[in-house]
Amino acid sequence: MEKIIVRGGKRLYGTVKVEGAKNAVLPVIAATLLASDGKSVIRDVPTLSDVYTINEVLRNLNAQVVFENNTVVVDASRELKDEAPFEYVRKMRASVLVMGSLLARNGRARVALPGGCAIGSRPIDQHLKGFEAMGAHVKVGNGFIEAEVNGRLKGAKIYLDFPSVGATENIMMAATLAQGTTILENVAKEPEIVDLANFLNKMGANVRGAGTGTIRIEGVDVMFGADHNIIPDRIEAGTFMVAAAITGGNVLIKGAVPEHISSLIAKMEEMGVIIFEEEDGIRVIGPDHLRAVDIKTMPHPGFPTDMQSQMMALLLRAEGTSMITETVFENRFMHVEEFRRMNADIKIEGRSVILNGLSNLQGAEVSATDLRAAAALILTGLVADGITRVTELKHLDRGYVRFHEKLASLGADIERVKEDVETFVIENYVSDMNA
Ligand SMILES: CC(=O)N[C@H]1[C@@H](OP(=O)(O)OP(=O)(O)OC[C@H]2O[C@@H](n3ccc(=O)[nH]c3=O)[C@H](O)[C@@H]2O)O[C@H](CO)[C@@H](O)[C@@H]1O
Ligand SMILES: C=C(OP(=O)(O)O)C(=O)O
Repeated sequence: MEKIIVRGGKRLYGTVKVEGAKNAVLPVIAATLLASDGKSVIRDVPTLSDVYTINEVLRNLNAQVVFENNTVVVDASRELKDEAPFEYVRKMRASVLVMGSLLARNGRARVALPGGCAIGSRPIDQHLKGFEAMGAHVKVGNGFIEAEVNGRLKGAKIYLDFPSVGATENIMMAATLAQGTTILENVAKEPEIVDLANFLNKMGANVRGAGTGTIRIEGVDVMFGADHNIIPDRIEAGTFMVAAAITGGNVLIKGAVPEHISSLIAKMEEMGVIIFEEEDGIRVIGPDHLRAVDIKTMPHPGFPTDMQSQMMALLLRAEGTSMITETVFENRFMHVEEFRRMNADIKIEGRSVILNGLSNLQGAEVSATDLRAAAALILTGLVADGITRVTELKHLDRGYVRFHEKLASLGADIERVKEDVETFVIENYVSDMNA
C-alpha cells in the first residue's frame, strides 16, 4: 500500500510552480474530438492520472493521442466511434464530457452512466436537458446514456437550473457544430469555461460571452485542430497558498493568477494571512495567529468547493469558532471524520461544519476520501504533532503532480512510501511497547 508520511512542525519557504489546470485540460481534450481536420496541440498539460484516463477514452473512440513533455497531440480526423465504456467513466466522471463533442460530430453518443461518487450523487440531467433541447433523443438504460439526433443538432435557447460546470461545457461543445444559434443561460462562469471557449474559438467555433452568465454560440459547419496553452491550476495554487499559511511560512506560488482565486485571497486575508501579488505569481506569508472566519462554497466567483477541505485544515489552526457551509455538493464532508482522527474539534450540522480551532492536532493514520481531502489531510499533517500517514493516494494522483516532492522542496518533512501492512503493524507495536 502506498502512503504519504508527514512529520509535522516545519515552516515552508521557497518557490513552487503551478501546473496546468486539471479542470481546464479535461474538457479541452474532450473538445479536440470536434476537429475533423488537422491536429490539436495542447500544452502545459499536467501528468495527472485523469489526463491519462481521458487520453485512453479518446484512443478508444479511434482518435490518435500522443502525450509527451506536458503536451498532448490529438488527431481526431478519422471516423470516430460512439461509445465511452464504464471502465473509464467509473475512474473519472469527467469522461462524460466527450458526449457533447461526439453527439455534434457523429450524431450519436453512448456513454456509461457516471453514478454517484464520494462527494455526492452528481446527476447529469442538465447536460441531457441541453442535448434534448437541441433535438437529440436521449435514452437511459442498461447503465448507459444514449443520445442520438436525426441529421444535425439545432441551436436552441437553454436555461440551466444550476450553473453546472460540466453541463455548460458539454452543451457548449455540442452547440459549436449545431445548425443555428444556441443561447445558454445561467451558465457557469469558472475560468476553465473561458479557457474552453478560447480553445473552441481557435478551432473555428463562434462562442461569445464565456465568463458571464449567458453564452451565445453560432454553429459552424466544420472545426479544425488548434494549438492551445492550458491555464494554471487555481486549485493547486490555492492548496500551496494554504500550505504556506498553515505552517507560518513564506512561499511564492509561481504562475498563480490572482483574478482566478479572488474569493480565496479575500478569505485568507480575513484570517490574517499576508498575501502579495508579484509579477510572476502570489506570495503568501503565514502569520503566527490566524482568525476564525465563516465560509460558504458557491459557483464561481464564489468560494470554490474544491478549496473547502484545504481551508478546513487552515481553520483548524485559527483562534475561535468557524463555520463552513457546502452548497455545491450535498455530501462533501467525508474528510471531517478523518480530521477528527487527528484530534480536530469539529462537527457536522446539516450542510455546515462547525469547528473550533487550536485543538492540539495529532498525527494519525488517515484515509483520503477524495482528491482535495487527500491534500487537506497532508496539509494538516504538516502542523500536527508526530507522524501522519495518508493512504488512498489514487485520489491525490487524480489532481496533484508530485505533491509530496513539491512540499519537500519547500522544506516539509514528507515522503511517499510503499509500506506493507505487516511492517506497519510491527512498527506500531514496537513504538507502543517503547511508549
Ligand atoms: C472536471 C471538473 O471540472 N470538475 C469540477 C466540476 O465538476 P462538475 O462539472 O461535475 O460540477 P457541476 O458544476 O456540474 O456540479 C455542481 C452541482 O450541480 C449538480 N448537477 C450538475 C449537473 C447536472 O446535470 N445536474 C446537477 O444536479 C451536481 O450534482 C453538483 O451538486 O465543477 C465542480 C464545481 O465547481 C468542481 O468541484 C469539480 O472539480
Ligand atoms: C471534484 C473534483 O474533481 P472531479 O469533478 O474531477 O471529481 C475536484 O477537482 O476537486
